[in-house]
Amino acid sequence: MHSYTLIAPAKINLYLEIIGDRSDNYHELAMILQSIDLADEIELHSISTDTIRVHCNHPLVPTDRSNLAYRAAELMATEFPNTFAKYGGVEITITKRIPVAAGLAGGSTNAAAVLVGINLLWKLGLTQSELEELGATLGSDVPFCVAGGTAIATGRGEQLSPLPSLNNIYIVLGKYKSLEVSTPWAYKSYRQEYSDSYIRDSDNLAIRASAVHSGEMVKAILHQDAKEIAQKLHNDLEKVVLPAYPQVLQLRETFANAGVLGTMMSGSGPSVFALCESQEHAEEVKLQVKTATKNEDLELFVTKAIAHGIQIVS
Ligand SMILES: C[C@](O)(CO)[C@H](O)COP(=O)(O)OP(=O)(O)OC[C@H]1O[C@@H](n2ccc(N)nc2=O)[C@H](O)[C@@H]1O
Ligand SMILES: Nc1ncnc2c1ncn2[C@@H]1O[C@H](COP(=O)(O)OP(=O)(O)OP(=O)(O)O)[C@@H](O)[C@H]1O
Repeated sequence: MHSYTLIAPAKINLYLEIIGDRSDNYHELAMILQSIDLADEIELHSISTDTIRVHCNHPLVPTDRSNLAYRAAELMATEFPNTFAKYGGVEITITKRIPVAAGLAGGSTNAAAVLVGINLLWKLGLTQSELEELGATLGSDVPFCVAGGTAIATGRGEQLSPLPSLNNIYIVLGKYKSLEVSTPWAYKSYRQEYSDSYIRDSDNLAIRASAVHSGEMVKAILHQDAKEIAQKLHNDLEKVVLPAYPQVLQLRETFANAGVLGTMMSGSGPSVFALCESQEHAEEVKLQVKTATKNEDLELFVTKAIAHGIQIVS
């Protein structure tokens, strides 16, 4: 095959706890990540010139080297120079449906799709864990985007332990189109304000402390209980993003007033998601929030938890 089409799902953070500082300037995290059925489509074509080309239908997404999908292809070309020379270049076409700079891992899932797709295109035969390892060099969320489903993520977010898949969890997601939050800014602000609470004694202590809290979310997931999951939602980055972005706080309150099971910002924001009892309930909440906010800038999606990461369509 000289071309592949892949589906690249977004993620939400059901749980995000910042445990402490790391010597590499990242933060030590305890997270629970969940793939959702809001997804981009990625087409990969082999081309005869030894170049990487990116096209995207979204005006805010760069098509040069700063695109994470471009960097994923470049990484494969550098890691496997002989194969790159044999197969020629690659053309990547991204159809964006995931809101950009939203805390939904849009760029990361595109990069993950390119790794999975090039592995097939160039018949490299890499395993999922080898692809995850390559992905970690591109960004902390990329390994999870390769694996997908429901998982605990520790370290800087790249160390994954799969959890049982969540079924029938319906979600409404809201994002103001004109609002973007920078992930480095969010972590830097957190460090400035909260580094006193960082656990520095030892890795063991850090892991034990986080296990207590994230463990309650793991239990809720094992029970497949949407209400219990909703009660255990947690995101430390809300502490810095909500005060700086009052619109995000307001959206969270609008969801809460619409009678959802629970609501939380995803990742570094500004997306806010809400867990609902059923698809019908999620549709009702979407309509209620749309009516209450009357804001054309607000995009609302009804989505659901899914059990997979990158999928090959053809
Ligand atoms: C907010 C989340 O999306 C939650 O899943 C992730 O933690 C961020 O994942 P990502 O966008 O893939 O992040 P990266 O590209 O690896 O890092 C972007 C920046 O975020 C900060 N960062 C990220 C991950 C981490 N564990 N600690 C950090 O401090 C660093 O300043 C880094 O320079
Ligand atoms: N393939 C891509 N898709 C979207 N944005 C990209 C891509 N490549 C690079 N970018 C740039 O990365 C920035 C962050 O976009 P992205 O949608 O990945 O954020 P995010 O969902 O907040 O990521 P994360 O949740 O992993 O922190 C954007 O401002 C955009 O310019």
